[in-house]
Amino acid sequence: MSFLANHRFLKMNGLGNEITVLDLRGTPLRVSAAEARAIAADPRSRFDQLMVLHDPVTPGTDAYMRIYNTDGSESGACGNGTRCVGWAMMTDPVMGHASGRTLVLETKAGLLPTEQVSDRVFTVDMGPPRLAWNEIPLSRPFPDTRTIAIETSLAEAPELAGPSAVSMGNPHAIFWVADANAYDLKSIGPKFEHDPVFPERANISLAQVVGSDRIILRVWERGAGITRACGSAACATVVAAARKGLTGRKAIVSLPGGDLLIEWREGDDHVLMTGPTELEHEGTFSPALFAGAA
Ligand SMILES: N[C@H](CCC[C@H](N)C(=O)O)C(=O)O
Repeated sequence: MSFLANHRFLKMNGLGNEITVLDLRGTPLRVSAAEARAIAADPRSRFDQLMVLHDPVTPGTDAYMRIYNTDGSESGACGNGTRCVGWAMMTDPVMGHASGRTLVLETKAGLLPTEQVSDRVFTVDMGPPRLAWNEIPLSRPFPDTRTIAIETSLAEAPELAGPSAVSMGNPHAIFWVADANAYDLKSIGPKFEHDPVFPERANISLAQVVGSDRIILRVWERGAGITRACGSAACATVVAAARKGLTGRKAIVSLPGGDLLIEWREGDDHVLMTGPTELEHEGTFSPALFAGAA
C-alpha cells in the first residue's frame, strides 16, 4: 500500500489556480510521478500543481518544496502554490508550525521568502528572473531574449511569432497580442509548449498590454494545460514587458481567476508577487487511489 494512503491533504487555490498541499516533513518519502497523477485524477484532490513539503535543506529556510504538474512532471516554481503553502504553514492547525508572518521556502530553483500581508494575502519574493538563453533554457543561443525565434508557425495565427522568453525558475514564453481572448489557447498552447526551441518545454502566455501598469494574461501551462491563473507567468510577463518598454516595473496582471500585483524591484532585481489564497477543503487520500501507482 502506498505511504500516501489515508495521508492528509489541503485543497486550496490561488486565484483559481488549483493547488493541493501535502506535508511530508519529518519523513524521507517522496511522491512519484505516477502517485502525483493519481492524486490529480481524484476530483477531491485534483490540482494544477501539487505542492509537497519536505524538511528544509538550506540552513535558515523553513521547508523544501517539490512542485508537481498534473502530468506528474516537476517544476522549479509555482507562484500561486507558494502563497498557498505560506498560508498552510502559518495557519493550518496541522501544518502550521511557523511563527511570525514570514517564511523562507526553497525549491530546486532557489529560495522564496514569503510574507503574510493580511489574512489570506501573501507576497512571495520570486527571486531574480533568469534572462540568458541557456538559463531559460533555450536550445540555441539568442543574444537578446526579449524576442526569440521559434519554429512553430500557425496558419490560423501567423502573428504569433517572436515571443519573449524568461525563466522564473521555470521556463516561460510570452506572446504579445492585441486581444488575449481572441485565440483558442487550448489548441495553440500545446504546439508552442513543445516547440524545439524549448528543450524543457515552456509555459505559454498570451499577454495584452492595456496600460503602462496593467496587462491581461491567459496562460497555457507546461504539464497542466489552461489554468485560471499562473503566478510565475505573471512575473515573467511583467519582466518581459518592462524590458521591452511596454510597461513600467510594477503592474497589475489580470488573469481569468483575478488580479496579481507584480513588482520587479530595482536594485536587487527580485520579482515580488502579491495575491490571495483560498482554502477549499481538507481530506485524506483514499488507499484505492494508488492501486497501480508506484
Ligand atoms: N501555476 C504556477 C506555475 C506552474 C508551473 C508549471 N506549469 C511548470 O513550469 O511546469 C504558478 O502559479 O506559477
